Amino acid sequence: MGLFDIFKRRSKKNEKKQEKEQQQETQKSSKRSSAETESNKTIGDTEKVTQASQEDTGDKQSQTSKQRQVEAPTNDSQESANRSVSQVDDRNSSDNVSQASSEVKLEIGSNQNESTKAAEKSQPGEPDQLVAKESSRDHPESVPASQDDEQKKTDEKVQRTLPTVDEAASPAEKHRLDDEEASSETTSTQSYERGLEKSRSSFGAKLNALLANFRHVDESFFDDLEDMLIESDVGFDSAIRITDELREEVKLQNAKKSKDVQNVIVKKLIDMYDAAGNGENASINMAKSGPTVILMVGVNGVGKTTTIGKMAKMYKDQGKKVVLAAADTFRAGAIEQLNVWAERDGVDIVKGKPKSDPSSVVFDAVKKARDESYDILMVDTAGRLQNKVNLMNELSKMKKILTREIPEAPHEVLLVLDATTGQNAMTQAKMFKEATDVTGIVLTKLDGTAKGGIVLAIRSELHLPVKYVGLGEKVTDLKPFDPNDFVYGLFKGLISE
Ligand SMILES: Nc1nc2c(ncn2[C@@H]2O[C@H](COP(=O)(O)OP(=O)(O)OP(=O)(O)O)[C@@H](O)[C@H]2O)c(=O)[nH]1
Repeated sequence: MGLFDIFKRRSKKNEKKQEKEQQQETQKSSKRSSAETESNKTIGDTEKVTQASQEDTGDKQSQTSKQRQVEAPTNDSQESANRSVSQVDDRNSSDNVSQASSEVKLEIGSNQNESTKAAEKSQPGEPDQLVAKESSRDHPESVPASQDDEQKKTDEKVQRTLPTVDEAASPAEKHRLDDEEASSETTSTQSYERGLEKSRSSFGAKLNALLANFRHVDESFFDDLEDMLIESDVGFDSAIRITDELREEVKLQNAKKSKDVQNVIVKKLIDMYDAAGNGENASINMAKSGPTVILMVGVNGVGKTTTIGKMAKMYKDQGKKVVLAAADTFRAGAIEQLNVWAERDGVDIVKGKPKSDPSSVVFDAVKKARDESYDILMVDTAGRLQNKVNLMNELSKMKKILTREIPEAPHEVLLVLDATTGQNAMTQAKMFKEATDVTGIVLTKLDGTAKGGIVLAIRSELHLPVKYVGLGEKVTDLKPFDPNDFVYGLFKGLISE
């Protein structure tokens, strides 16, 4: 049986397993919820976002979106315009840690063009999306003169994909969206295939070009292969390791023909993806009893809020009782955005006033989750923290509050990374890992990059499990990470049938 058949079989098996698990979950939850008489209702700040403010936001967004198109530089000039984003000095802090950490840099820009394109691409299944821009959110180069200035700046430039509140709140519209989503639903394997199309065709084209040019498998062949792997974002260390191992393998198998060499390369990469995940727990750590608390962290714009919306829908569909905490109080738009997702998903939300202490929102939310027997609490946090010390303080304050109310909480701290930012995502991951106990990664926008190799870099260099991947903007495009489907999606055309 060829590699292709093995993959097909394994993918089918996985799908059946997932379906079965989902059915069991749904049965469990529906039994429990029928015993509960309490109905889900939205608490906290119940005031609705007004039509006027929406129009205002919409106008601003479409204006800035248009502006972006006019301003959009060419790839080259954009690349040169891409800047490393420095986290600025925490001038108020006098201790050494603070000084050292003030040098921490978050580089988000280098592949910004890919990211921007992916986010701007309007999805046919989501007609209710407004797209605008937020160029500054990934470039917090200086401490804002005041929070108001920063608020204004980011809100004006926000690049957001929002279903509008009214649309999401209207039952008819909600059903229409649901139908659209359901009808566009695909199997996990298909989603991976579709979501990894860019990576696959780019990697395949590069490999084909490399193989077409080679006469002998010599040192220069392996040098070119190493460069190709680095370009695909598998990480520098991984690229060297893979090339070293391939050298041995090609020799061992006495591969001389181009097809044989290709098979050895693909097989080796598949083995490495498998090995990188050994002992990895890719599933969500669910509470044995009481609410499971999931803290979402990550810099702004990576897709935290969207991921929460998608995950909440998934849990809701499993029959779980879900509440969201809008603890990104820094930007008013973030609260609205999460509120829209809550309404659209039909789950509850706890929110505070803009600029209020995020920890107080966390406190209200965890208390509610515990007292009212919720299954899942998902906490959205701000990504706009100036340096590692601030980040550490903010996150540890939230965690302390959570733990006081629910000793095992948070059950997961999921770091959301934008795959289109390539190696800068690795830099962010390292910083967050130092700032808090990250338990897993959600890798978003894989559909928007040709550099799907980042998954290998994360797994083999950071030793963090990738738990979910974002393969598109639709609510059903967030999938539990499946190494098998991933590798299949990445190498499909290269696996001999
Ligand atoms: N193509 C694609 N776009 C995505 C994916 N996940 C998120 N996005 C888009 O990325 C953009 C930013 O997502 P947000 O959820 O607002 O990001 P955030 O991290 O919450 O940002 P802040 O609220 O500023 O901290 C939106 O336009 C999303 O639709 C994905 O998997 N694929």
